[in-house]
Amino acid sequence: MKPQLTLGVSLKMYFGYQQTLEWSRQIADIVRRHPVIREGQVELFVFPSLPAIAGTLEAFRGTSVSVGAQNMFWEDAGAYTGEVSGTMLREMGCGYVEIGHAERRRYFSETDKQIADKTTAALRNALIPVICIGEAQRCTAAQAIEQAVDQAQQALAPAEKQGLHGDAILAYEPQWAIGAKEPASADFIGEVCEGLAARLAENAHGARRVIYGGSAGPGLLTQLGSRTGGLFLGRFSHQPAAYKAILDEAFTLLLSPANRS
Ligand SMILES: O=C(CO)COP(=O)(O)O
Repeated sequence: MKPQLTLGVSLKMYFGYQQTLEWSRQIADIVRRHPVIREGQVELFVFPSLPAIAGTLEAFRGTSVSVGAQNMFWEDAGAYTGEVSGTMLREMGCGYVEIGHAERRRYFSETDKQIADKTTAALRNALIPVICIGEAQRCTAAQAIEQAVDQAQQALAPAEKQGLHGDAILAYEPQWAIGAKEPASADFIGEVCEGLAARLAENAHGARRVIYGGSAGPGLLTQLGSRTGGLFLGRFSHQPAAYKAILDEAFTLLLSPANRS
């Protein structure tokens, strides 16, 4: 059965090496015991800093948590000092890779073209790209949908032209809600995620899951119900207890009659 809820975490550059491994072991423990896993309808992934990927893969071995990178390069090999290929990530056992986060656009001037090339490289290497999209300034839900559809299509079009039709996750992250005190309102998130999912389903070959990120934490999933495909978590997943609380909410949501019919 296809997952009905996706819960991803990016640790960004917050944790040290040992801290990442310790957090991963604690989360692995929580996941192993959690009843939501038996439902088999949650998709879980974690993006640590690059040097911690091997240890994080080890920590999550035997669990349903996939590990991936926060970024990758668009070529598979060559003279590209400091970069990391999708080929190596795949070889190591990664299943996912984050592409085009707003912080990479802001601090590293990543362009739409580079994001599209990275998306293509991810799909070429059988990695599920988690493509970050979302408006820079507050706007209406209708405007946010238009911008997000445009960004998603730009990222995916070259891959689709090459016949690379693998699954992709669209992480809708309004840039003004990243690193904020609280997320966007549940009404706004629900409207944009639903609108976006409907528009992306129109021409897609592969599955296109839409999840929300931007100061997401415990409580949000319950407010959103099935209006989002899941959450992309940042700071508010740092406490293992908060992560467990979100898994509890996912469990309740998946058992609700609306999801059972
Ligand atoms: O950018 C995010 C996830 O990649 C969200 O981060 P915060 O939840 O810390 O705002």
